[in-house]
Amino acid sequence: MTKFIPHHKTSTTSGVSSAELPGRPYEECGVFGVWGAPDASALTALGLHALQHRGQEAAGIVSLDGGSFHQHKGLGLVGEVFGDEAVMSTLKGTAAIGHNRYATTGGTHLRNVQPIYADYAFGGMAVAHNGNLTNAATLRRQLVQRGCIFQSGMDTEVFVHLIALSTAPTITDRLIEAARQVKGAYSLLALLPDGTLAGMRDPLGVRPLVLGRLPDCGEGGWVLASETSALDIIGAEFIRDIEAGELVIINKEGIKSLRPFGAQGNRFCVFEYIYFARPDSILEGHPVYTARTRIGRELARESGVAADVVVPVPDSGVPSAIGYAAESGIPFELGIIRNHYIGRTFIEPTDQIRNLGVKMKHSANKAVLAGKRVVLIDDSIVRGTTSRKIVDMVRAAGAAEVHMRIASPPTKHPCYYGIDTPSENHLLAARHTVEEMAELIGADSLAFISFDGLYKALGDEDQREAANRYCDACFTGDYPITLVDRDGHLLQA
Ligand SMILES: O=P(O)(O)OC[C@H]1O[C@H](OP(=O)(O)OP(=O)(O)O)[C@H](O)[C@@H]1O
Ligand SMILES: NC(=O)CC[C@H](N)C(=O)O
Ligand code: SF4
Ligand SMILES: [Mg+2]
Repeated sequence: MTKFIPHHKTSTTSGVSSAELPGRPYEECGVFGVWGAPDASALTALGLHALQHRGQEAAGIVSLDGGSFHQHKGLGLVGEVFGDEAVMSTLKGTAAIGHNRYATTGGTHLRNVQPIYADYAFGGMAVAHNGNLTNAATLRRQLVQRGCIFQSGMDTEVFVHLIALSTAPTITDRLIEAARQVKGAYSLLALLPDGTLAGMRDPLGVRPLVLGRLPDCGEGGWVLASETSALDIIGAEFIRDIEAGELVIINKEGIKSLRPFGAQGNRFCVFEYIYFARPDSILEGHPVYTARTRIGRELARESGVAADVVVPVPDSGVPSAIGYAAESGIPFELGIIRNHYIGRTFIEPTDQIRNLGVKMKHSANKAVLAGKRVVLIDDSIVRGTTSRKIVDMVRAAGAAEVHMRIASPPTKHPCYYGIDTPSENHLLAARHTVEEMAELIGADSLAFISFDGLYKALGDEDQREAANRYCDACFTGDYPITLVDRDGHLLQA
């Protein structure tokens, strides 16, 4: 029987969770796992640090040392939760999984920090999930009726109960049985009592998951991570992407790949390329940086404007601004300076703090902007908070004209697959035309990349074919996975 040794951080939050507020923020989660390496939990903390951009609310690690699981989780950044050597020394073992959380289902409380650890018939088990299940509420109601007692508000916990209730003979079969019942997006890691590290991607591969290997670890050294940037930080070699619908099982017998769902196509999240992923990551064969600079080039070809300087809105507008400047021949300048001691704007839960956040984060570089015709490049407009403030700031710094160019199509629909975008009535593009948006943000002109331009930049000449290979529902409203909880009443009608 496995043992469980918790090392809980005692901090908790009171107050409302960001996920429970009306205009919710816009982030996701990172997962990292390592098998067969000394200092597995230290490697995991480093991997989570490289994935910090994917979620900044909470972090957790569960390690496995022979038959004992060890756990430490807390609210806050990786450095805050795992900065203490005494804590790290408790996380013993040669296998570990970790998670950076930005809530999509279940608020920001200590009880909602991942990985989730639970005991079931075969022993202990830990699960870490990036994504969001679209039938979690429906399944949860059924499970509660069957007597399940939920410990958290997270969709992810449904997985744990489905595994525990399964009567399948092996843990692998139980995982598959659970996966067949859930709908939605998941890149999931599980640490199992027989010493197995499992990694699974949903049948359409909406969220990323990559496989890597550390040198000098004999038969071990296997790494699973949301992005390749987490392999780079620990010196692991990138082996390949885990495929859509693939389940990998890593244990003493080596690595085994299963495809329990058959081939169902691939609908990778196109927003990973536009905004979420780190620019130094390579996902699904495309370097994120190259994708972004190419989008910038397409944007310049599609909606060029006479101007003196191209200015990125830091951080994620930078690579597309480099592409725009190169294609248009207009000089690239850092007209907005980013303060490095503040995180992503959306992390703050109230509109008031969000507004303050943008001011704290960006300031205008007058020397570059005064008297100039400026093209501002950002990756996306969600609520419009950032663009409104930035346009104002650039004008106040003396710019003669301010033109805004956006490296994504207008964001008109919420995401239900693991990105915490606001509901439609908070999305600027859902309620206004491009002309109205230009007026609202105070720009002289505003243009977004077209779908053709976006997919051309990703290497696909045929837009319709490309649209079948990516999820782009937040731009098109074409949701590739059924929204059971949202549309349940319609299905029953
Ligand atoms: O229209 P809004 O509601 O303001 O949201 C859009 C902005 O939010 C994101 O930036 P963020 O500051 O979160 O992170 P970044 O530093 O990675 O660009 C995105 O890059 C846009 O700049
Ligand atoms: N953003 C995510 O991937 C979140 C994972 C999971 N749905 C949670 O709420 O914790
Ligand atoms: S809806 Fe948008 S953010 Fe969500 S998975 Fe699809 S493309 Fe990505
Ligand atoms: Mg930004």
